[in-house]
Amino acid sequence: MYKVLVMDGISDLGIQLLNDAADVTVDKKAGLSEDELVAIIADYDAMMVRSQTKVTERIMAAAPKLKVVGRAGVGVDNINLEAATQRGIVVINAPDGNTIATCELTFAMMMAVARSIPQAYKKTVEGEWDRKTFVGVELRNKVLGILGMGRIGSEVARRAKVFGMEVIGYDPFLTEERAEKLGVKLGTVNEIAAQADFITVHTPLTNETRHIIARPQFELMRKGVRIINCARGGIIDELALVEAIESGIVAGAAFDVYEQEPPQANHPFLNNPKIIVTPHLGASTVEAQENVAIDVSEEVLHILRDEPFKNAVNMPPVPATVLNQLQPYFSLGEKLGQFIGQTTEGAVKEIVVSYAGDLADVDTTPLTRYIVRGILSNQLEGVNIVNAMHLAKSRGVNVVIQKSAASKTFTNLLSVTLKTKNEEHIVAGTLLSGYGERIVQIDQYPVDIAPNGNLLLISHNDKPGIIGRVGTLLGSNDVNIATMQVGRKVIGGSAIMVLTTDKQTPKEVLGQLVQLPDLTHVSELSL
Ligand SMILES: NC(=O)C1=CN([C@@H]2O[C@H](COP(=O)(O)OP(=O)(O)OC[C@H]3O[C@@H](n4cnc5c(N)ncnc54)[C@H](O)[C@@H]3O)[C@@H](O)[C@H]2O)C=CC1
Ligand SMILES: O=C(O)CCC(=O)C(=O)O
Repeated sequence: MYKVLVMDGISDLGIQLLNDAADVTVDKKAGLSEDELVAIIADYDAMMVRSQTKVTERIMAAAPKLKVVGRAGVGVDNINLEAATQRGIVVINAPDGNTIATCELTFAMMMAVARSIPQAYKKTVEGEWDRKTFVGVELRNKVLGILGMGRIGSEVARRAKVFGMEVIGYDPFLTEERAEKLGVKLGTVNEIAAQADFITVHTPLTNETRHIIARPQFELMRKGVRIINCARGGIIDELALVEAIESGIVAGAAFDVYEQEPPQANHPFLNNPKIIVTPHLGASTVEAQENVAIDVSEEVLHILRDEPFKNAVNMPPVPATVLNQLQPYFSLGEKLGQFIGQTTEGAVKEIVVSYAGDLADVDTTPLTRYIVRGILSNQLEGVNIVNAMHLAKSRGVNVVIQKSAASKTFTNLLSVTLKTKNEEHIVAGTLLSGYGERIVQIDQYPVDIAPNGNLLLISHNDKPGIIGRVGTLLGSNDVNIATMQVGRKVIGGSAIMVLTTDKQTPKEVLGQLVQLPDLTHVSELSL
């Protein structure tokens, strides 16, 4: 008999399937602390949660029987995926069931902030008949900027078009074809900041999206802009938003999610009359809760019964024979993917992976998954080696594998080429006996870099004095350079400089670097 622990008020209708299963018993609990969970979890084979319960490493360490953690929702940021993977616990989510609920909350928030509905309600029930204060704005003919055009962002765009809004979308995976189908204009974050009357975010919270809307973007905005966040706290810089409201740039904001949940009693949003707040209710509809609970219950049953399942968001075990041959390359492959993913801009159309030397005769399919995961993980939440290829395919990204028996210089060589509509970049790496992982080529430039930590990739014209200027600027901002590599093809032509630094370079300093004479491009990477 399998024991399933159901937390966080997951819908009864949704878990009917589990209740009806002859080989399962279900315990429903809510509001347990980590200590309380640690005390009881050893009995359970499966656990189902929403966003409230944090499934920590400590809980998993106390759960020798636990085979699966089911997240009745999209975001898995409350589950320690690394710990689950290490223990062979499958983590599954329900990515589709709450799309409409969250999209509709976003729209409700947009209309509420356009017409100050909560503020007007409050005054009216307090006995005031105030028809002057609450003059709102219409959505029709306004520009809506959407950051993150996945499931929810696309549904918001569809509805906005019906309301007569002009929509500008930003998403690294939004191709021109798909944007055209949705009737959405493509724009950068800063273009959206400068042009939109309403801005809504629908990305996961990643290193890329944390504070993607912050002070520099608020400074670009039109006076009277309204901001909505029904995705994840931290995508919009909360303090910068409050400042932008105080300075009169932002006319109003509506938030469902916060950098810390629940927000502290003295959180600046809670007593700001221009900010509407809800307690993470995006997925809280009867329909969504039923959908996600049914999806997760089905998957939990499949996993408990050793049947095929979909929607796993962490890594399954790789067969031992394959593992022995490929394991040394997994980390290098993923880092090459992350490198090229972080340095290439625009919607990816094709990934070409070339294996040469020792790798040519091996079944490299699992390794390709690590590379693709590295590329996609910069933009998508929950990418793992199970779903990386599927996600690439579903986003229209073609993955091409090439093999050649010999590598001119190295006994093994992995090359990854990323093609977008306008750009094509290549990075190649090898495992050097005694030296470990090295990046040996970036575009046309031969290099020799250990792919670890914080990297700055700088394209520049090959002229005297540039290295000094870069070093001085970083040094004067307390960014210590650990290693430096320069690469060029011809004297005086275009060149690259790759620096590893002891800490991340602050965004302002990156801005100053780009302004230095003869620097053509600067990217910061974290590997
Ligand atoms: N408030 C709530 O209760 C709920 C919140 N959510 C959150 O909403 C967010 C979106 O959910 P879905 O649309 O289902 O996910 P999705 O995975 O379908 O879409 C996310 C999109 O963000 C894009 N993206 C990633 N990095 C980006 C970047 N740097 N700039 C611009 N776009 C970027 C991805 O390419 C992807 O298309 C997730 O964070 C999810 O956890 C989802 C459901 C309920
Ligand atoms: O389960 C919930 O209510 C939160 C939903 C959510 O944030 C998600 O699905 O990412």
